[in-house]
Amino acid sequence: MEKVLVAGTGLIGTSAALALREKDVAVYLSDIDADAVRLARELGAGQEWTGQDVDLAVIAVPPHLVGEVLADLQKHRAARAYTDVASVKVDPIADAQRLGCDMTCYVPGHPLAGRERSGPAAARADLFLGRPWALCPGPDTNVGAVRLARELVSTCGANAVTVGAREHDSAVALVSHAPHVVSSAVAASLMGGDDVALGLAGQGLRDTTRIAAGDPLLWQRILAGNALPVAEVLERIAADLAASASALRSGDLDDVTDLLRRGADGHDRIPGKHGGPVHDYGVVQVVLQDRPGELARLFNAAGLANVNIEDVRLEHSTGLPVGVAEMSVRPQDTDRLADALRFHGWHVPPVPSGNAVGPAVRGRATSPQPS
Ligand SMILES: NC(=O)C1=CN([C@@H]2O[C@H](COP(=O)(O)OP(=O)(O)OC[C@H]3O[C@@H](n4cnc5c(N)ncnc54)[C@H](O)[C@@H]3O)[C@@H](O)[C@H]2O)C=CC1
Ligand SMILES: O=C(O)C(=O)Cc1ccc(O)cc1
Repeated sequence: MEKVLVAGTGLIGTSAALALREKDVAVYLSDIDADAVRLARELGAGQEWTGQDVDLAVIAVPPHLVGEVLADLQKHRAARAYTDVASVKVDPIADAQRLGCDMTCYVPGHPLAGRERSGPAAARADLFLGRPWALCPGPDTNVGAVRLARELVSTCGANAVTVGAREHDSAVALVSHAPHVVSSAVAASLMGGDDVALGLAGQGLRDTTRIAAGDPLLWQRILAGNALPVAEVLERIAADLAASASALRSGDLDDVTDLLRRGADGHDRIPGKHGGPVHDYGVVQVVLQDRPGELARLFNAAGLANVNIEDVRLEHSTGLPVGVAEMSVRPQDTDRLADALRFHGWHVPPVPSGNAVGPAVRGRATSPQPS
């Protein structure tokens, strides 16, 4: 794969282009918005496409436009193979078929990585590192096209997952699209909160609502393209919420307790760092002063103690001069790390023995999210 065209130089297209440029692939850029191409070019994502032939064209436009962009590029015989990155797959494939596209050289795709910001300015070359990237070749797709799509995925540092289009859409309804709506519902409820309430917001609220900041128009297109699978998941979640509200009103908390238990179990099923299985790490908590260099000192102290930090999470309340860093480490390293940090003067709450499974400190390593 020597030459790639990225059609649609927004967040995802420009991120892919930057990753390809890092590996010295020649990248050409096009977008209906000339400013988006200019900015992507200035970021080093490639040069403007003026009709050059390429090996692979990556279509990175909103889902409802994939079919027409594919048809247009194929009309100009722009590439040997084509892929897209849209968050839904069944509808764009149907659009492409309806528009008479050549399906043999089209490999529908979807990187499971993104951000809550749009446009080339938000792009990052490392956006896809270690993330799954779904590929949905059909029965007629030729092997050369699949090989090029897989090369794109690996060059971006992601892991290709081959899956049928319908199965993909049901899966992402569960793990991405319904969660987005739920996040939006929680965030929307904050519109009724006063400044006192919002001033008490903690990290949990930020975690729960981060994705709600995504572009509403793009998400409307994504949800419209996966309406029934998303509706099914939302109905199940709504039933759980309704049962919890009734239980709270009646004072019989069994249903709430059941939901909380199932929630903890469901959370445990989310794969951990690098997409691998969830590990039970020990967690060491440290109270940190909010001042420059504090995290660097902390990591340095862990390094001197020869402890590898598998994951780190910062809890910080608005306006407070201190925060808490939670470091996930191998269970056998927790005591050594805690002792070393205390030696260097940090306040480290006691780490209960066997903390890899203790409820208060049980650690689950999750991939750090792009911020
Ligand atoms: N935002 C996210 O986190 C993720 C988005 N995706 C998918 O990636 C695709 C792109 O999304 P983003 O990069 O976030 O959106 P974006 O809004 O940042 O970029 C989309 C770009 O497509 C351009 N565009 C629109 N119509 C076009 C056309 N006819 N020809 C050429 N360019 C055109 C727009 O001008 C814009 O620059 C969508 O299909 C989305 O479902 C996939 C994974 C994550
Ligand atoms: O921001 C995140 O954590 C995401 O999960 C973003 C995301 C948004 C849309 C997709 O189709 C895939 C990934």
